[in-house]
Amino acid sequence: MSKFLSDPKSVAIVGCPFRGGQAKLGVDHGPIHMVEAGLEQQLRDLGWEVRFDGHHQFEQISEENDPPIGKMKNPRFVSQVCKAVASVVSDHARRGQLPVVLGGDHSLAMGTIGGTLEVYPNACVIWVDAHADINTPETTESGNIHGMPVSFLLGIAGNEPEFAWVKPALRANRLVYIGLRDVDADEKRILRENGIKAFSMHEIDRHGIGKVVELALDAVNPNRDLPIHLSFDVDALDPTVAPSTGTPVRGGLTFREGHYICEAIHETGLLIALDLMEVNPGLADAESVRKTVSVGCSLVRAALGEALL
Ligand SMILES: NC(=[NH2+])NCCC[C@H](N)C(=O)O
Ligand SMILES: [Mn+2]
Ligand SMILES: [Mn+2]
Repeated sequence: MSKFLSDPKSVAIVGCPFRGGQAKLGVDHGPIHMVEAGLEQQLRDLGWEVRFDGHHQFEQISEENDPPIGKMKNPRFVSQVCKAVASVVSDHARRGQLPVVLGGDHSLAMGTIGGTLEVYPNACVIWVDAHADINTPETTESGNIHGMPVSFLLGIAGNEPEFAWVKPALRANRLVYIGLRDVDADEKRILRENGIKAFSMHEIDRHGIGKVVELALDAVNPNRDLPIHLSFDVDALDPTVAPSTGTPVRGGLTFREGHYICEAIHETGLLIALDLMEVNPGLADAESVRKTVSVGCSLVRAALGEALL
Protein backbone atom coordinates (compact mmCIF):
# COMPACT_ATOMS: atom_id res chain seq x y z
CA MET A 1 0.00 0.00 0.00
CA SER A 2 1.25 3.44 -0.88
CA LYS A 3 2.19 5.72 1.96
CA PHE A 4 1.47 8.80 -0.13
CA LEU A 5 -1.91 8.09 -1.70
CA SER A 6 -5.37 8.35 -0.19
CA ASP A 7 -7.26 5.34 1.10
CA PRO A 8 -9.20 3.94 -0.75
CA LYS A 9 -6.60 4.15 -3.46
CA SER A 10 -7.77 6.35 -6.23
CA VAL A 11 -6.52 6.97 -9.75
CA ALA A 12 -7.38 9.80 -12.13
CA ILE A 13 -7.07 9.07 -15.84
CA VAL A 14 -6.13 12.29 -17.64
CA GLY A 15 -6.43 12.12 -21.43
CA CYS A 16 -4.12 14.56 -23.18
CA PRO A 17 -4.87 14.52 -26.89
CA PHE A 18 -1.91 16.73 -27.79
CA ARG A 19 0.65 16.58 -30.60
CA GLY A 20 2.20 20.07 -30.67
CA GLY A 21 5.58 18.84 -29.41
CA GLN A 22 6.30 16.99 -32.66
CA ALA A 23 5.19 17.00 -36.28
CA LYS A 24 3.39 13.72 -36.91
CA LEU A 25 -0.37 13.53 -37.02
CA GLY A 26 -2.18 10.99 -34.88
CA VAL A 27 -0.43 10.97 -31.52
CA ASP A 28 -3.25 13.14 -30.21
CA HIS A 29 -5.52 10.11 -30.71
CA GLY A 30 -3.49 7.91 -28.38
CA PRO A 31 -5.50 8.59 -25.21
CA ILE A 32 -8.87 8.06 -26.88
CA HIS A 33 -7.77 4.64 -28.13
CA MET A 34 -6.45 3.60 -24.72
CA VAL A 35 -9.63 4.62 -22.96
CA GLU A 36 -11.78 2.93 -25.62
CA ALA A 37 -9.74 -0.23 -25.09
CA GLY A 38 -11.25 -0.32 -21.60
CA LEU A 39 -8.47 1.04 -19.40
CA GLU A 40 -10.93 2.54 -16.93
CA GLN A 41 -12.64 -0.75 -16.11
CA GLN A 42 -9.32 -2.63 -16.17
CA LEU A 43 -8.03 -0.42 -13.36
CA ARG A 44 -11.27 -0.81 -11.41
CA ASP A 45 -10.80 -4.56 -11.67
CA LEU A 46 -7.44 -4.08 -9.95
CA GLY A 47 -9.24 -2.53 -7.00
CA TRP A 48 -8.69 1.16 -7.76
CA GLU A 49 -11.30 3.82 -7.45
CA VAL A 50 -11.14 5.29 -10.97
CA ARG A 51 -12.06 8.75 -12.00
CA PHE A 52 -11.90 9.47 -15.73
CA ASP A 53 -11.03 13.09 -16.11
CA GLY A 54 -11.99 13.19 -19.78
CA HIS A 55 -9.92 14.08 -22.78
CA HIS A 56 -8.74 17.58 -22.08
CA GLN A 57 -9.69 20.11 -24.67
CA PHE A 58 -6.75 22.46 -24.84
CA GLU A 59 -7.06 26.00 -26.01
CA GLN A 60 -5.55 26.12 -29.49
CA ILE A 61 -2.91 28.54 -30.66
CA SER A 62 -2.75 28.56 -34.44
CA GLU A 63 0.59 28.25 -36.20
CA GLU A 64 0.53 31.80 -37.53
CA ASN A 65 0.17 33.07 -33.98
CA ASP A 66 2.91 30.77 -32.79
CA PRO A 67 6.06 31.29 -34.86
CA PRO A 68 9.18 29.40 -33.80
CA ILE A 69 11.28 30.80 -30.98
CA GLY A 70 14.80 30.01 -32.11
CA LYS A 71 14.45 26.44 -33.38
CA MET A 72 11.53 25.57 -31.09
CA LYS A 73 8.32 24.73 -32.95
CA ASN A 74 4.88 25.62 -31.53
CA PRO A 75 6.49 27.04 -28.39
CA ARG A 76 3.52 29.01 -27.05
CA PHE A 77 1.06 26.21 -27.69
CA VAL A 78 3.26 23.60 -26.00
CA SER A 79 3.92 25.88 -23.07
CA GLN A 80 0.26 26.74 -22.54
CA VAL A 81 -0.87 23.12 -22.75
CA CYS A 82 1.84 21.94 -20.35
CA LYS A 83 0.92 24.67 -17.92
CA ALA A 84 -2.69 23.47 -17.94
CA VAL A 85 -1.60 19.84 -17.52
CA ALA A 86 0.62 20.78 -14.57
CA SER A 87 -2.33 22.27 -12.77
CA VAL A 88 -4.58 19.25 -13.47
CA VAL A 89 -1.87 16.87 -12.25
CA SER A 90 -1.09 18.87 -9.13
CA ASP A 91 -4.80 19.08 -8.25
CA HIS A 92 -5.11 15.30 -8.37
CA ALA A 93 -1.88 14.79 -6.46
CA ARG A 94 -2.99 17.20 -3.75
CA ARG A 95 -6.10 15.07 -3.23
CA GLY A 96 -3.98 11.97 -2.83
CA GLN A 97 -5.03 10.60 -6.22
CA LEU A 98 -2.57 9.02 -8.61
CA PRO A 99 -2.74 10.79 -11.98
CA VAL A 100 -2.28 8.54 -15.02
CA VAL A 101 -1.65 10.89 -17.91
CA LEU A 102 -2.17 9.45 -21.38
CA GLY A 103 -0.40 11.20 -24.25
CA GLY A 104 -0.06 12.69 -26.55
CA ASP A 105 3.55 13.52 -27.18
CA HIS A 106 6.25 13.55 -24.53
CA SER A 107 6.54 17.34 -24.31
CA LEU A 108 3.54 16.90 -21.98
CA ALA A 109 5.96 15.66 -19.31
CA MET A 110 6.97 19.26 -18.72
CA GLY A 111 3.46 19.60 -17.35
CA THR A 112 3.05 16.23 -15.66
CA ILE A 113 6.37 16.29 -13.82
CA GLY A 114 6.03 20.01 -13.13
CA GLY A 115 2.67 19.28 -11.50
CA THR A 116 4.02 16.35 -9.50
CA LEU A 117 6.94 18.34 -8.13
CA GLU A 118 4.62 21.11 -6.93
CA VAL A 119 3.02 18.64 -4.55
CA TYR A 120 5.93 16.24 -3.97
CA PRO A 121 9.05 18.42 -4.21
CA ASN A 122 11.32 15.49 -3.36
CA ALA A 123 9.84 13.09 -5.91
CA CYS A 124 12.24 11.25 -8.17
CA VAL A 125 11.64 10.64 -11.86
CA ILE A 126 12.17 7.37 -13.68
CA TRP A 127 12.17 8.12 -17.40
CA VAL A 128 11.75 5.04 -19.60
CA ASP A 129 12.44 5.89 -23.22
CA ALA A 130 14.58 5.18 -26.27
CA HIS A 131 15.41 8.90 -26.15
CA ALA A 132 16.70 11.22 -23.45
CA ASP A 133 14.41 14.15 -24.42
CA ILE A 134 16.98 16.47 -22.89
CA ASN A 135 17.82 18.68 -25.85
CA THR A 136 17.76 22.41 -25.25
CA PRO A 137 16.35 24.96 -27.70
CA GLU A 138 19.99 25.49 -28.72
CA THR A 139 21.02 21.85 -29.20
CA THR A 140 17.85 20.49 -30.83
CA GLU A 141 18.12 19.48 -34.47
CA SER A 142 14.43 18.77 -34.98
CA GLY A 143 12.99 21.77 -33.15
CA ASN A 144 10.41 19.36 -31.67
CA ILE A 145 9.78 20.15 -28.04
CA HIS A 146 8.99 16.49 -27.22
CA GLY A 147 12.77 16.06 -27.45
CA MET A 148 13.35 18.76 -24.81
CA PRO A 149 11.06 18.57 -21.75
CA VAL A 150 13.74 17.29 -19.36
CA SER A 151 16.03 20.26 -19.94
CA PHE A 152 13.19 22.62 -19.03
CA LEU A 153 12.43 20.68 -15.85
CA LEU A 154 16.10 20.76 -14.85
CA GLY A 155 16.35 24.48 -15.55
CA ILE A 156 19.06 24.14 -18.20
CA ALA A 157 16.56 25.51 -20.73
CA GLY A 158 13.53 27.73 -20.56
CA ASN A 159 14.76 31.29 -20.16
CA GLU A 160 12.19 32.49 -22.67
CA PRO A 161 9.36 34.49 -21.05
CA GLU A 162 6.88 32.09 -22.70
CA PHE A 163 8.20 29.35 -20.39
CA ALA A 164 8.53 31.46 -17.27
CA TRP A 165 5.96 29.31 -15.42
CA VAL A 166 8.18 26.19 -15.65
CA LYS A 167 10.05 25.95 -12.38
CA PRO A 168 13.44 24.25 -12.47
CA ALA A 169 12.17 21.90 -9.80
CA LEU A 170 13.85 18.67 -10.87
CA ARG A 171 17.31 17.95 -9.49
CA ALA A 172 19.73 16.02 -11.66
CA ASN A 173 20.28 13.43 -8.92
CA ARG A 174 16.55 12.68 -8.77
CA LEU A 175 16.34 11.67 -12.44
CA VAL A 176 17.24 8.31 -13.93
CA TYR A 177 16.76 6.87 -17.42
CA ILE A 178 16.11 3.31 -18.52
CA GLY A 179 16.08 2.04 -22.10
CA LEU A 180 18.07 4.71 -23.94
CA ARG A 181 19.49 3.91 -27.37
CA ASP A 182 19.04 7.00 -29.55
CA VAL A 183 20.66 9.92 -27.78
CA ASP A 184 21.94 12.94 -29.72
CA ALA A 185 25.60 13.94 -29.28
CA ASP A 186 24.75 17.12 -27.38
CA GLU A 187 22.35 15.18 -25.18
CA LYS A 188 25.17 12.79 -24.25
CA ARG A 189 27.25 15.79 -23.24
CA ILE A 190 24.37 17.24 -21.17
CA LEU A 191 23.86 13.91 -19.39
CA ARG A 192 27.58 13.71 -18.62
CA GLU A 193 27.97 17.33 -17.52
CA ASN A 194 25.03 17.06 -15.15
CA GLY A 195 26.00 13.65 -13.80
CA ILE A 196 22.63 12.18 -14.74
CA LYS A 197 22.34 8.42 -14.27
CA ALA A 198 21.21 6.50 -17.32
CA PHE A 199 20.83 2.81 -18.08
CA SER A 200 20.89 2.24 -21.81
CA MET A 201 19.95 -0.98 -23.59
CA HIS A 202 23.63 -1.89 -23.22
CA GLU A 203 23.35 -2.01 -19.44
CA ILE A 204 20.11 -3.97 -19.72
CA ASP A 205 21.85 -6.54 -21.93
CA ARG A 206 24.75 -6.75 -19.51
CA HIS A 207 22.98 -6.94 -16.15
CA GLY A 208 19.43 -7.93 -16.99
CA ILE A 209 16.40 -5.80 -16.34
CA GLY A 210 16.00 -6.93 -12.71
CA LYS A 211 19.42 -5.62 -11.73
CA VAL A 212 19.03 -2.45 -13.79
CA VAL A 213 15.79 -1.43 -12.06
CA GLU A 214 17.47 -2.09 -8.70
CA LEU A 215 20.45 0.08 -9.70
CA ALA A 216 18.16 2.80 -11.05
CA LEU A 217 16.24 2.92 -7.78
CA ASP A 218 19.52 2.94 -5.81
CA ALA A 219 20.60 5.98 -7.84
CA VAL A 220 17.54 8.16 -7.23
CA ASN A 221 15.85 6.57 -4.24
CA PRO A 222 18.57 4.93 -2.12
CA ASN A 223 16.41 4.58 1.01
CA ARG A 224 13.26 3.67 -0.93
CA ASP A 225 11.32 6.44 0.74
CA LEU A 226 10.85 9.09 -1.95
CA PRO A 227 7.74 9.31 -4.13
CA ILE A 228 8.23 8.10 -7.71
CA HIS A 229 6.96 9.65 -10.94
CA LEU A 230 7.23 7.15 -13.80
CA SER A 231 7.31 8.71 -17.26
CA PHE A 232 7.00 5.91 -19.81
CA ASP A 233 7.47 6.63 -23.52
CA VAL A 234 6.05 3.65 -25.40
CA ASP A 235 8.96 3.88 -27.85
CA ALA A 236 11.18 2.48 -25.09
CA LEU A 237 9.69 -0.84 -26.16
CA ASP A 238 11.05 -2.52 -29.24
CA PRO A 239 9.14 -1.57 -32.41
CA THR A 240 8.10 -5.22 -32.79
CA VAL A 241 6.24 -4.82 -29.48
CA ALA A 242 4.99 -1.23 -29.87
CA PRO A 243 5.09 -0.33 -33.55
CA SER A 244 2.64 2.61 -33.59
CA THR A 245 4.79 5.43 -32.33
CA GLY A 246 6.34 8.48 -33.96
CA THR A 247 10.05 7.86 -33.42
CA PRO A 248 10.58 4.07 -33.21
CA VAL A 249 14.12 2.82 -32.62
CA ARG A 250 15.08 -0.83 -33.06
CA GLY A 251 16.80 -2.75 -30.29
CA GLY A 252 14.35 -1.82 -27.55
CA LEU A 253 12.81 -3.37 -24.46
CA THR A 254 11.00 -6.65 -24.81
CA PHE A 255 7.36 -6.93 -23.72
CA ARG A 256 8.48 -8.49 -20.44
CA GLU A 257 11.29 -6.01 -19.76
CA GLY A 258 8.84 -3.12 -20.12
CA HIS A 259 6.35 -4.79 -17.83
CA TYR A 260 9.01 -5.78 -15.32
CA ILE A 261 9.97 -2.12 -14.88
CA CYS A 262 6.35 -1.23 -14.13
CA GLU A 263 5.85 -4.19 -11.80
CA ALA A 264 9.02 -3.47 -9.85
CA ILE A 265 8.06 0.16 -9.40
CA HIS A 266 4.63 -0.88 -8.22
CA GLU A 267 6.27 -3.16 -5.67
CA THR A 268 8.09 -0.21 -4.08
CA GLY A 269 4.71 1.21 -3.01
CA LEU A 270 6.11 4.64 -3.89
CA LEU A 271 4.49 5.35 -7.27
CA ILE A 272 2.55 8.63 -7.20
CA ALA A 273 2.19 9.55 -10.89
CA LEU A 274 2.42 7.80 -14.24
CA ASP A 275 2.73 9.03 -17.83
CA LEU A 276 2.10 6.75 -20.80
CA MET A 277 3.20 8.71 -23.85
CA GLU A 278 3.67 8.62 -27.62
CA VAL A 279 1.08 6.01 -28.58
CA ASN A 280 0.26 7.08 -32.15
CA PRO A 281 -2.67 5.15 -33.64
CA GLY A 282 -2.31 7.10 -36.89
CA LEU A 283 0.96 5.59 -37.97
CA ALA A 284 0.42 1.93 -38.70
CA ASP A 285 -1.90 -0.81 -39.87
CA ALA A 286 -4.82 -1.80 -37.68
CA GLU A 287 -3.07 -4.80 -36.13
CA SER A 288 -0.01 -2.72 -35.13
CA VAL A 289 -2.26 -0.09 -33.62
CA ARG A 290 -4.17 -2.69 -31.64
CA LYS A 291 -0.92 -4.19 -30.39
CA THR A 292 0.48 -0.83 -29.30
CA VAL A 293 -2.70 0.35 -27.59
CA SER A 294 -3.02 -2.95 -25.81
CA VAL A 295 0.58 -2.93 -24.57
CA GLY A 296 0.08 0.67 -23.42
CA CYS A 297 -2.90 -0.38 -21.30
CA SER A 298 -1.10 -3.40 -19.94
CA LEU A 299 1.93 -1.31 -18.87
CA VAL A 300 -0.42 0.95 -16.93
CA ARG A 301 -2.03 -2.07 -15.28
CA ALA A 302 1.38 -3.48 -14.38
CA ALA A 303 2.41 -0.20 -12.75
CA LEU A 304 -0.86 -0.15 -10.82
CA GLY A 305 -0.48 -3.58 -9.41
CA GLU A 306 -1.63 -6.23 -11.83
CA ALA A 307 0.08 -9.36 -10.63
CA LEU A 308 1.00 -12.37 -12.73
CA LEU A 309 -0.02 -14.76 -10.00
N1 LIG B 1 9.58 11.98 -27.08
C1 LIG B 1 10.24 11.54 -28.16
N2 LIG B 1 9.77 10.54 -28.86
N3 LIG B 1 11.36 12.18 -28.48
C2 LIG B 1 12.17 11.92 -29.63
C3 LIG B 1 13.29 12.90 -29.71
C4 LIG B 1 14.15 12.69 -30.93
C5 LIG B 1 15.32 13.65 -31.07
N4 LIG B 1 16.29 13.46 -30.04
C6 LIG B 1 14.84 15.11 -31.05
O1 LIG B 1 15.30 15.91 -30.32
O2 LIG B 1 13.98 15.49 -31.78
MN1 LIG C 1 11.10 8.35 -27.16
MN1 LIG D 1 10.12 10.51 -24.99
